[in-house]
Amino acid sequence: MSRRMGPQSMPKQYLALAGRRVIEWSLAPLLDHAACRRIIVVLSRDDVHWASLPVANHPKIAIAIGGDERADSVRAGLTAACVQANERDWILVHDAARPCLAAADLVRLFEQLQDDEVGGLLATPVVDTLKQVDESQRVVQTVPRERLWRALTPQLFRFGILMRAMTHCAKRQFAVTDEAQAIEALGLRPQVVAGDADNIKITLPEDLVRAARILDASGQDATPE
Ligand SMILES: Nc1ccn([C@@H]2O[C@H](COP(=O)(O)OP(=O)(O)OP(=O)(O)O)[C@@H](O)[C@H]2O)c(=O)n1
Ligand SMILES: C[C@](O)(CO)[C@H](O)COP(=O)(O)O
Repeated sequence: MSRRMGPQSMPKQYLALAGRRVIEWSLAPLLDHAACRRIIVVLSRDDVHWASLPVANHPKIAIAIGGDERADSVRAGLTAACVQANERDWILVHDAARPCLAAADLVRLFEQLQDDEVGGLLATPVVDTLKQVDESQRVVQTVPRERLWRALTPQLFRFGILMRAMTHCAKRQFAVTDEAQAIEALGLRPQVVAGDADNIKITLPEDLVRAARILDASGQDATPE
């Protein structure tokens, strides 16, 4: 819905960023990695932008139609993947709105989880002092930051476990904001893998400016795939 982006000329994943659209940057590391054999791009049911992108006809990519909430879109993607996926296949879920994923982080995620039975996610440790406040923004307490991490994407899980977890939460109307939370609801414990804090999500308008700076500094090429 992009509520936090405020009014924009188009959905945030299609906004122009450093010579490409946001979603093209988000897809690039997945398209480049040999282990990502098939990519399902989940579109909004009223999407009118995807078909005009150069990447729309990429042979690795198929599309599915998403739902009202992020979790509904993830379930739609999993259902589309179901046709060719085996129970133990790895499934990577990434936000279209995260255009600054470094190839090295993707490699680290695969390497650190390759022998894991559950799977896990890229995340960054909380570095600031944390304050919990009341309704009038007065500090109630300082929350210890040790062992607190910020969840990023991609998140990597076995297909069978992730499908069960997302279905389990949907049936109970338990709204999850990431896949790891659904896995946790099954009583399992996803592994965090340290990722670069530059892997930001385009959530607020100022994030576009920051993403442009990050991509510029990384020297990535904006030539279409
Ligand atoms: N129904 C939805 C809602 C969101 N997303 C995707 O989930 C990712 C993270 O979305 P986020 O920025 O957290 O949420 P939005 O709903 O897009 O924005 P907001 O919460 O500000 O409304 C984005 O790549 C977005 O395209 C999705 O696939 N299906
Ligand atoms: C999955 C996610 O990007 C991890 O940070 C995030 O939870 C997406 O949803 P949100 O609406 O920004 O919480």
